[in-house]
Amino acid sequence: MAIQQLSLTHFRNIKAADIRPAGGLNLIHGANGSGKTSVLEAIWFLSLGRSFRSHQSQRVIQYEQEAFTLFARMGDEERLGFRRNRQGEVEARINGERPEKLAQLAKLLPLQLITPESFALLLDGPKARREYIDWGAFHSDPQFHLIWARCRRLLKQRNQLLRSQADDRQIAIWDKQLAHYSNELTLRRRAWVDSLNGVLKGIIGTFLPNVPVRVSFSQGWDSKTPIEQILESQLHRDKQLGYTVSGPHKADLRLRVNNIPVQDVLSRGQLKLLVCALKIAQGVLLSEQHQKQCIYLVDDLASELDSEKRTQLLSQLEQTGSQVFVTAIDPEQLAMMSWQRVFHVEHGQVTTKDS
Ligand SMILES: Nc1ncnc2c1ncn2[C@@H]1O[C@H](COP(=O)(O)OP(=O)(O)OP(=O)(O)O)[C@@H](O)[C@H]1O
Repeated sequence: MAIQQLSLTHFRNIKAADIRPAGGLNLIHGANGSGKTSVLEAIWFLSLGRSFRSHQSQRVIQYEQEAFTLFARMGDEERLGFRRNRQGEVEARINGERPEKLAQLAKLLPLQLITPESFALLLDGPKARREYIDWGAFHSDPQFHLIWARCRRLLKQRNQLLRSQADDRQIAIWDKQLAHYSNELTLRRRAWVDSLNGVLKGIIGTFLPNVPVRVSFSQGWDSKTPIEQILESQLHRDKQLGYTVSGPHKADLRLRVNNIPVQDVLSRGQLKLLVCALKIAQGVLLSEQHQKQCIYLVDDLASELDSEKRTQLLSQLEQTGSQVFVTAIDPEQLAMMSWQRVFHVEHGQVTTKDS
């Protein structure tokens, strides 16, 4: 579902803005510090109740103001509202009603975010890639969250027992359950990565032709050995360390070219395209499996990419049929696309331009 109206009040340097985005490609341009990213950040806030730039949510409230307010109208009927004040009090609304959980906002407004920092998905440790897999599996499998949460709790309990040097027999009782949920979780993660690979291959082929990127799932322990055996054989070492070394909490998505990790061989531009391919594939899979469209937020699309690659990326985004918000300093760099709607931001003032 697309955002048809978006209002921001006292959000970063935007005192008040009310925009009507198009259902397809939207361009937001303006000088450095004008407030372009803040518009994307506001959409992110409305879905997830937090920023993608700062852990301190009060930082987004406009200086000298008490609170910020966001509102979005989606499709014909859904209305989402979000307000947060300096004391951290949050008010969320879905069609005028308080949602039971903030996660309901995220379900209505699934987003894919691509920023210059998204490289972290490939450059940092496995945590971000594990979260990437889990986001996909969570949206595609109704059982996933429950199994994921059980596994997490059991691991936490095991680690506590390890630290307190509990009796081996007591730990073995927990290990039985942990092994069961680890296998269930792994099965689901693997199934999701398998479906992802089908979609991803085509997109990578367009963005990076002749670069043989191989994407594989690593479950977090030696795949030839049952997890029960791993937990048992590593118990002594785990006790010494005070935590569980191997298990589903170490799962990863491995991306390699000629068996070398992508971060060691690809250029910055190629890495950016690979991150974009991963995000787009996740969105495409969601719409194929659940007829749910993600909204794509792309901050500073032009950076690191040459003109041909910019065109390819925008065409691929357009082909998803989803709503897309792209920010750019210089709209000329993206003039090859026919934008459905163009917004100009200057000192926090957002105006709609004729496209
Ligand atoms: N809490 C706040 N209150 C008022 N202004 C703020 C607040 N936090 C940040 N700002 C200002 O708001 C602006 C936010 O800009 P934003 O990051 O959205 O710009 P941008 O157009 O994306 O810039 P760039 O092209 O450099 O990335 C900056 O000028 C920043 O100094």
